[in-house]
Amino acid sequence: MAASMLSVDGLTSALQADVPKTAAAAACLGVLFQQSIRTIEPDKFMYHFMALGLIMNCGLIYAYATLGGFGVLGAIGRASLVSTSFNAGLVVAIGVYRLLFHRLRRFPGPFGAKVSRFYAVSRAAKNVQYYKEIANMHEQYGDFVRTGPRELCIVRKSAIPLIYGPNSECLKSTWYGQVSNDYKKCSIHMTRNFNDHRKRRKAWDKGFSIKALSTYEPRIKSKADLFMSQLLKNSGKPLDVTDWSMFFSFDVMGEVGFSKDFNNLGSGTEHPAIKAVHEHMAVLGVMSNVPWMLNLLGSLPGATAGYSGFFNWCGNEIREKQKRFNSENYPQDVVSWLLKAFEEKDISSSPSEDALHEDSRVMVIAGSETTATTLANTLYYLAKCPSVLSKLQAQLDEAMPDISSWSYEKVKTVTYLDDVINESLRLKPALLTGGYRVTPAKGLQIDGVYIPGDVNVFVPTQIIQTDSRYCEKAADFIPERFGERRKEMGTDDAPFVPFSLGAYSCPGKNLAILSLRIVLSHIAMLYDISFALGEDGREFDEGALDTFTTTLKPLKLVFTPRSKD
Ligand code: HEM
Repeated sequence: MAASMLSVDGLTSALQADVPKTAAAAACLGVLFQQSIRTIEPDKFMYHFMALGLIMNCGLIYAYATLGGFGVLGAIGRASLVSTSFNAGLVVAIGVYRLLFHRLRRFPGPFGAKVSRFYAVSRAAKNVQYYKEIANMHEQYGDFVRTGPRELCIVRKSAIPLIYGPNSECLKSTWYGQVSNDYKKCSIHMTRNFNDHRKRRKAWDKGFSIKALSTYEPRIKSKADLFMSQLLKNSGKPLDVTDWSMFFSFDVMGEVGFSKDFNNLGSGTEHPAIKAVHEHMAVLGVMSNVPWMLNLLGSLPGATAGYSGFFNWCGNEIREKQKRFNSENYPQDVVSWLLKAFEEKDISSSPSEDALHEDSRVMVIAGSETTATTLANTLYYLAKCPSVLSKLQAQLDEAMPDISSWSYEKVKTVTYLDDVINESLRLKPALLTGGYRVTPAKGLQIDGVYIPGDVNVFVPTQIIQTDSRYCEKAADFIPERFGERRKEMGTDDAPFVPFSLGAYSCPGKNLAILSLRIVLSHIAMLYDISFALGEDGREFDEGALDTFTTTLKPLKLVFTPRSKD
């Protein structure tokens, strides 16, 4: 019987079956297909599925036209019937499986989220404020929310070390597949290959070593000086600190990353290559909820045209550097450290030229967006809380009576500055939602709740850092909680992970802190800060967009030179 089905006669009669039989058989095949791909990670095989679909459709049209005896239009019609029925069977089977049989079926969450990742896209697309959507879901469904068919959002302090800590067995999740599934084409941030990541981190860590940072310090100081001269020129006038924070941190990143000048501060405008990146952040923020789709879109010709200026800029800089590379010289910027590993074929090298270019782009985006956001947020709080600014100014004045006595060594002694930065990072972390991980095959036990293996998990950074169960006066800006009130406010036991933890934590943390200390100490020593006329900071406070890194709304502040008498 089976043999006759596989014979030409069998195939011919199958092709000539009536419409209901054909549709039913195709739908059954869809169900079978769902069963057969159930245990793999389908995100990795989207190209294969699409190619297979195309080949099958062409094959069907050909078979219907030749063996089935249909005309061209009839053959196309029959092939469409088969593929529609197949897809219907597949979709229904996926839905039923995800709702009733999936290993996460017992976890609460919105119906749509259980069935499809596109639910997260639709919620993220509402206002590009997915962090608020997550907060709403957490309020409605509790601490363990099924935010995707295979994803859990967990708002428990004890989940942090298990998911992100140095001993965690969790790896980077499907979220990181949005550029490529081939680690040889990915940046360090997007590689999901544990060993590749571990090796590459060594080259990055050299670029952020204490010795390397000491070579960056005077160059960051000179950017801060340029910033101060612009503040002086514009003193008393409203300035958009969202823009100016970005100008500062992009210039720092050009300098420290490439030894190049973006000249945002000098010109008071955004470098065109960077502007294009910003214009596309919202799309990325929304679509990253379906990483495989971003991956597919990225490979369409023209789809990344908006980024081409930025890609070309980074690519040209790398090629220039490659031409001038001299292994005798001590690398002067982070990309030179990566290039050194690459040229010397070190084990820590980016695994291909593509990956090296991806790394250089990550350097600029990851390094500057985050620092800019933290700078603007801190300035917002200093304008909103004049008593904090006065206290900071008093402590800086005590350490350095005037700006000519400024030194980074002295700034480091003013720990209240760090408390102010930390409190900003607690209330408004630069990555509002944070990174996504996948559980090991054996699963995880969190506060007695078993999380099955191979499940995407995350602890939303802002929500956990402002959770009143763990944090006293959680919504208030109280820098002293990181200083003299640390014990009283239980800070050591409260979650605080703006740079994440463990193997995938931020390698640029010390550079970020260095830049923030330098620029904020200058601003606080030289200026009083207030909201501009008509500005109350509410839109800035409420309107931040979750674009993995944060996209801030404008904030108009006035910087008035201090009179110390
Ligand atoms: C206030 C500033 C910063 C904050 C809050 C911050 C935060 C973070 C966080 C939370 C991650 C983990 C992301 C994930 O799990 O997917 C991360 C990763 C990373 N950050 Fe930062 N970052 C900051 C500044 C910087 C700077 C200045 C650089 C340097 C250029 C940098 C480079 C990177 C890189 C390359 C990664 C990927 C690391 C890896 O996957 O191993 N960051 N950052």
